[in-house]
Amino acid sequence: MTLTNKIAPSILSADFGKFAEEVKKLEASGADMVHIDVMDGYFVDNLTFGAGVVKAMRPHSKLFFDCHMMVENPENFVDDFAEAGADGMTIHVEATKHIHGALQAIKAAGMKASVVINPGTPVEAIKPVLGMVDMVLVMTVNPGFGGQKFLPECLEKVEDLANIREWRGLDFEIQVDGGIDDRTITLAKEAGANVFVAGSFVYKGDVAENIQKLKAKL
Ligand SMILES: O=C(CO)[C@@H](O)[C@H](O)COP(=O)(O)O
Repeated sequence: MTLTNKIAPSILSADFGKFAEEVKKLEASGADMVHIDVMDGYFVDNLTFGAGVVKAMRPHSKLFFDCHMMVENPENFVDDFAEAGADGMTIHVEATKHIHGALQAIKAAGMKASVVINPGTPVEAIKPVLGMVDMVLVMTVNPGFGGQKFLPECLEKVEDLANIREWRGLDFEIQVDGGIDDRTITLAKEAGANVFVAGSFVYKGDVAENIQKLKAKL
């Protein structure tokens, strides 16, 4: 099985006053998807935006809108995000009592359904749903804020997931998020990840140049 490597810039580090321009710029700069960090101030200690902002960005880009839901009870937002034009929803196993049902609801709404684990959560917590997800996101920082230091200890989970995928003949993608730059991307790739979220590295300086610097490592 060959999975395509993808760079997913996180708009958490973009200018919140110019999202329309920012998503256009990402498309022109060679990004493979837009990573959209949705935070509710409860699941994480930060508050960003909801489906209304996704809807406002939608006409400005054809890129895959990859919504990382850092919210309690993400199942409550499935219809709103589908209607807003989200392409995928990634939900935290730590944020819902009903991970299987919530993933089913995302698929039923026509979106890609993915699951994410925090640095303190073991792979065991998501084993029962690995057969139904499009992607697994392994957080390489604790969620809530951009600009944090990469946690290399999370890479063992990336390796374990890649091995489980092979043994079980599954085809989910493996995404990493947090502290990804032109050095750590290589570590994550070697561990088995193929989708790389990067916020502060992409937005520090020239966006197109920084995306190309990451792509050059893949
Ligand atoms: O989900 C999150 C933070 O919770 C991330 O998507 C960050 O936005 C990534 O930012 P950097 O670590 O690349 O600055």
